[in-house]
Amino acid sequence: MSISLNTCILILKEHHLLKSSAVQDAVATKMEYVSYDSRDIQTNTLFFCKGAGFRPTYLSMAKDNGAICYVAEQPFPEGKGMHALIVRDVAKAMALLSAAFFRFPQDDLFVVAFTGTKGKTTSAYFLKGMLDQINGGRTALLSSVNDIVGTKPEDSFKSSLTTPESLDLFRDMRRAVDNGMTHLVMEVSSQAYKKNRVFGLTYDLGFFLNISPDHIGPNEHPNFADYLHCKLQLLVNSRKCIINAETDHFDEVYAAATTTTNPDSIYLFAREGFENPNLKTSIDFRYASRESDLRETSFKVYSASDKAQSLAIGGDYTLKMLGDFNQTNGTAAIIGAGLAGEGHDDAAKGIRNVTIPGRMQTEMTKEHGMVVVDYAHNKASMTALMRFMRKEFDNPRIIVVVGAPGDKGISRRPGFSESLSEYADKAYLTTDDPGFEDPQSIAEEIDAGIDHSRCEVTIELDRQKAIHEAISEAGKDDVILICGKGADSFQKIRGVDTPYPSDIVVAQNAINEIEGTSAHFNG
Ligand SMILES: CC(=O)N[C@H]1[C@@H](OP(=O)(O)OP(=O)(O)OC[C@H]2O[C@@H](n3ccc(=O)[nH]c3=O)[C@H](O)[C@@H]2O)O[C@H](CO)[C@@H](O)[C@@H]1O[C@H](C)C(=O)N[C@@H](C)C(=O)N[C@H](CCC(=O)O)C(=O)O
Ligand SMILES: Nc1ncnc2c1ncn2[C@@H]1O[C@H](COP(=O)(O)OP(=O)(O)OP(=O)(O)O)[C@@H](O)[C@H]1O
Repeated sequence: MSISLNTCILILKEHHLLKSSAVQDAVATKMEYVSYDSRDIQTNTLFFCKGAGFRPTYLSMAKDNGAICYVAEQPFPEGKGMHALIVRDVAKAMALLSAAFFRFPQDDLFVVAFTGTKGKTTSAYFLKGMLDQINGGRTALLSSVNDIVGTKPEDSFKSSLTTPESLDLFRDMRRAVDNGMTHLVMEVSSQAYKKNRVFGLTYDLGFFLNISPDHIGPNEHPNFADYLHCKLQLLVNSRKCIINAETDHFDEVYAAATTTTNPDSIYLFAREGFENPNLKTSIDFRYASRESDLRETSFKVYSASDKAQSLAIGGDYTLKMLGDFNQTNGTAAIIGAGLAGEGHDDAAKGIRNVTIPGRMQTEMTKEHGMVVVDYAHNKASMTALMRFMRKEFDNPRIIVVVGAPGDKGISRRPGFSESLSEYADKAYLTTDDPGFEDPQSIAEEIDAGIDHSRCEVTIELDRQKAIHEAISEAGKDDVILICGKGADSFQKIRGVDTPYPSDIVVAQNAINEIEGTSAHFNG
C-alpha cells in the first residue's frame, strides 16, 4: 500500500486543511507506511505528529528510523530534511489520509455503527451474531471487548479503545476486507468524535440507543452538552438512522438525524405501550416481553408503520441474556439485521446463542441464590440492572459487590450511592481499578452518599473476599450482583495492570467452595 505526496496534498486541500507544505519538487514521492508512533516506523513512512503527549523528539526518532514526511499543526526544526504538510487539524488530516492510504476499505463493507451511553457492546455482538448467519461468519467487529477482523483466531484481539484511533481503524477495516469480511459492526464512542477518529466516515446504518450523563470530566467531555453533541454526530454521518424513541433528548436526537437523512430512512423503535404525545412521526417497530425464565429472555418484535412492513423481521426472539434492557438492545440489532436484508428466522437463530464476556453472566446456586456478573458501572446501568431484578424476581433481597475506579469517572460516584440506596439491600464496597487513588477513600466516598436505613454497607477492599462473603451470606432467594469489572482480568493499580482472576473465576471458585458444586456461568 502507498500514497503519494501529491495525493495527500490534494486531499488536504479539498478539505481545506492544508496550511502550508514544504515538499520541494518531490510531489510524486510515495509513502509506503503510515504511523503516529515513533516506535513503529518503516522505510518511507508518513508520520503524524499528534496528541497532547506528543514531543518533538518523537519526530527526530521517526526521521532516524525512516519517516520521510510528517503531518503536523506546526513546523518542527526536528523535521528538517523531511517533507512537511502543515495542517489546521492533524486528527482530521490523519483520518482522511489513513482512509486513502488503506484504499477506502469502508466502500467494500456494509458498515453499521452503534452509539449510546449503554448497550453499544451488547447490541453490536447481537447484530454480529445475526449477520454471521447470512454471510457465513464474515462480520467484522470493533467493540470495547474484542476486535475481530477475520475468521481465523489470529484475527481476533482484545481492543484497547472502544473506537480505535483513525489510522488503526482504517488499517483494521482493510485487514477485514482482505480477509473476505463483508460487514462491519462497530461501537462509536463520543470520544471518537471528540478526537476525530471517525472523521469522514459514513455508516450504512447508524444507531442511537440512549443517553444519560457520563464521561464528563478531565480528558473526556467538559459538560453534558458536549457529550451529547459528539454522540449526535453519528446520526449526521449515517445513510439510515435507527433511534430508540424512548431516549432522553429525543427531539435533539431526531433533529440531528434529519440534518442529513430523509425521514423515510429514519426508523424509530420503542417498547409496546410507550407513547410520546409530542412525537411528530410514527414509531416503526415495537417490542414486548414474553415469558422469560432464569436464564433466557423472550420477546416479540413487530412492525408498527407502513415503512416497517418491508422488513421481514416480525416475530418471537429469545436471548441467552437476562435483562429487559437487553430486549431494547436486541430490538435495535434486529432492525439492523432487517435493514441488512435478513429475515426473522435467520435473525432469531443468530441472536439466540449470543453471549458477551462479562455482560449478564449468571449462575443459579443451590442454597445461595442467583449470582450475576455484569459490567454495570454507572448510575444508568446499575439502576437498569437492579430495577430489572426487583421486577423480574418478585422483589428479592439484592446484594451488590461494587467499587468505583480511581482517577476517572469521579462524577459517577454519587450515582453509585443513589442507585444502591434506592434498589440494593446490602452493598459490599470494594476495589475496582483504583489507579493512583486510595481504594479505601473511594469506598468511603460512595458510602457517605448511601442511605444506611435502606442499604446496609460493608467495606471490603479485597475484591475476592468481598465476592466470597456476599455469596456466602446470601439466602436461597437472594440475588447477588457483582458489578463493574465484567470479564476484566486485571486491576489497574498505580499505573500497572495487576493480574486478577476475573469476577467470573472468583465467583465460580467461591460457589464451588461454599456449596461443593461445580459452578458454571452461562456465556
Ligand atoms: C484523551 C485521549 O483521547 N487520548 C487518546 C489519544 O491520545 P493522544 O492523541 O493525546 O496521544 P498521547 O497518548 O498523548 O501520545 C502522543 C503521541 O505521541 C506518540 N508517541 C509516544 C511515545 C513515543 O515514544 N513516541 C511517540 O511517537 C503517540 O503514539 C501519540 O501519537 O490517542 C491515543 C491513541 O493514539 C489513545 O490511546 C488515547 O486514549 C486514552 C488512552 C484513553 O483512555 N481515552 C479514553 C478517554 C477513550 O477514548 N475512551 C473511549 C470510550 C469512552 C466513551 O465511551 O466515550 C474509547 O473510544 O475508547
Ligand atoms: N440499553 C441499556 N440501558 C441501560 N443499561 C444497559 C443497557 N444495555 C446494557 N446495559 C448495562 O450496561 C452494561 C454495559 O453494557 P454494554 O457493554 O453493552 O454497554 P456499552 O455502551 O458498550 O458500555 P461502555 O461504554 O461502558 O463500554 C451492561 O452490563 C448492563 O448492565
